[in-house]
Amino acid sequence: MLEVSNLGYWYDHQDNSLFNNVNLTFEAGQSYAVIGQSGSGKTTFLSLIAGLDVPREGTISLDGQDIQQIGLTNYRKHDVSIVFQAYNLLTYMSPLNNVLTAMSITNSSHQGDQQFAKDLLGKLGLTDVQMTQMVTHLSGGQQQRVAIARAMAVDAKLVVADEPTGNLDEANTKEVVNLFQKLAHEQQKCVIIITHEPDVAAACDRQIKLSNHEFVVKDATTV
Ligand SMILES: Nc1ncnc2c1ncn2[C@@H]1O[C@H](COP(=O)(O)OP(=O)(O)OP(=O)(O)O)[C@@H](O)[C@H]1O
Repeated sequence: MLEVSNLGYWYDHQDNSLFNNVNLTFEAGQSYAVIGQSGSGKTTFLSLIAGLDVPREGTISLDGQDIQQIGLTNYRKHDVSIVFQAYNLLTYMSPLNNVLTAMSITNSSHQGDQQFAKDLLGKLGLTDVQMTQMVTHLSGGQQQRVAIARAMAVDAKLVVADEPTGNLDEANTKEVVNLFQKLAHEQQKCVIIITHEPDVAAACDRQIKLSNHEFVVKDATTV
């Protein structure tokens, strides 16, 4: 589904590439953990596959089409959903309106369907009262569930997450990881998670380690 070919990237001030000649394939219905030391380039890699930055070398293709040809704005709007460590919810809105807004902005096939959004948030453990309060009244774990609900409510087939459990305790981490697994296995999305946490990485279907400027795939059956 997502094909990374001969990818290379460096920042202007850097003498060496963060990585180059990277070739990876990511499939729908699978979850991937990207691990590696701090500063190795994980977030940079995520920003490239999320269409937030452009490669110095190589291409990133979705279903055979270069994402630059799709247009990065289009790609970000329709094809990729991003979950951040800091949730990045619209804090002046309720969880329900966060989900409805995401559906509206992306022209989701469920656009305007309040009941669909409510059912989704309910399934993720939010009560009717919590759904309509300001998101800032929720705990970190609950806010991250709202961020995941947004990813579930839109049609984007690719979900990328940067340290999504970084602010969560053990119980919420487990719950959130389960939700990402459901996104991959039940909704057939391609889920790519950057994480420092070994338990989170181990729970994903595949692990990809960025080390010494190279991506090494564990269990390399499909990537
Ligand atoms: N916008 C930027 N401009 C210049 N250099 C950057 C920028 N963003 C990151 N870097 C540098 O690129 C390298 C890789 O950073 P990146 O954030 O991708 O690593 P990371 O593996 O995600 O790190 P961490 O695990 O600590 O979040 C680091 O040396 C960092 O200082």
